[in-house]
Amino acid sequence: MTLDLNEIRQQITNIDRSLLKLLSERHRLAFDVVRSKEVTQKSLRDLEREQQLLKELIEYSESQDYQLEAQYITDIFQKIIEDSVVTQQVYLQKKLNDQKGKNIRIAFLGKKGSYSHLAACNYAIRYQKQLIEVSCNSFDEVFHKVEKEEADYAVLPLENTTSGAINEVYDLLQHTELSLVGEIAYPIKHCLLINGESDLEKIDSLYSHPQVIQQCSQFIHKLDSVHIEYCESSSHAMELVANLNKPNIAALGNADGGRIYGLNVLCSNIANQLNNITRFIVIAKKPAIVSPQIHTKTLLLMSTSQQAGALVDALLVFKKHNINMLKLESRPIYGKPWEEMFYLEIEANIHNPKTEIVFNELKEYSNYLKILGCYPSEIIKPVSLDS
Ligand SMILES: O=C(O)C(=O)C[C@]1(C(=O)O)C=C[C@@H](O)C=C1
Repeated sequence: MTLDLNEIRQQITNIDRSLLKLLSERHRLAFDVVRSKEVTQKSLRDLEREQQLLKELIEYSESQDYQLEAQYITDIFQKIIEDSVVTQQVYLQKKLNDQKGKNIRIAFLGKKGSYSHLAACNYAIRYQKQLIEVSCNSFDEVFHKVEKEEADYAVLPLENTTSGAINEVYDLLQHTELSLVGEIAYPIKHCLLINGESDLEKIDSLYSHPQVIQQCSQFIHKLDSVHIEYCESSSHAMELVANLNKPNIAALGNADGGRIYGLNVLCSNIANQLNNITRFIVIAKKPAIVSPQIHTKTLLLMSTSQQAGALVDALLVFKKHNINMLKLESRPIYGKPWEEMFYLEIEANIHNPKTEIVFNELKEYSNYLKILGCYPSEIIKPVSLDS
């Protein structure tokens, strides 16, 4: 006898609601955990506990014959643990830094629906704030809004897993007095968006931001000779396409943004890489204080002398002090042909006295050294079960 699909779906809905209730209870426990850790000053992350928890859950599931794959259990609980860690981090950071009240003004590139806008919304939600949107036409303007105190924060893309570094933002960081205070990893899901009905064969013009065009290059190559129209942002592109209202013109952007402009999705997941993620940075006028209990990153700006091995000597300071370097980028220095400015992202908290010793040593090997900011790592790396 086959069961009625509607009845099965009702059972699924009921189970999903019970799961949600349990997830909410677990989420609330994160606040108890962090309050207890405030007293003991323990690190928020305890990798041994996470490993033990995952191993025990897999063993328990096997002993009960639940028929759930170990990888499935691991994936789900890593996501749950990530929520717990982020909840605890936000709790501590709000206590240390929050002076801005319920509303925060965030400057970002583009209009409503741009990826920067979506990342800004994400940041505001994470910190339980009401977002006041400060929409800008260029990265330069985004920086200026915070410098002129017309915005409390700016959210800017720094790198993407497909197209790499956003050089313009790196260059602007060279000349700013603002500080990096946070980061957000936002999944970028590009779609081909059209007005009303159309099909792919009819599309001969694509509108979007150069970064988006680059990230979808393989999809675009497969189309027959399309004209590319570069726009200030993907949201400008979506708005233009909505106003032009022609069956041969499409925008590349995200589905949520498209909805704002009344556009329909013709093709989804069109980025060269399925795992297309942009790391956004959050900048503010005042540096952030980061709790020593949080996994922290620091971004440094450094130039070295033009002598052989100068950069290697500087980097050896990190090795000597067992500081992990996460990223090394270089950009030209304006007015000094062939000289490079280095951007170093390290796992360190500038409020730790040990870090000060490291920076003092680093100064011996550099011509110029500046701290661009110290911020909680909001990219929570899942614990490995193999170690
Ligand atoms: O048990 C803790 O110390 C927690 O913070 C909770 C929890 C979890 O969600 O299970 C989260 C982070 C830690 O790395 C370990 C476990």
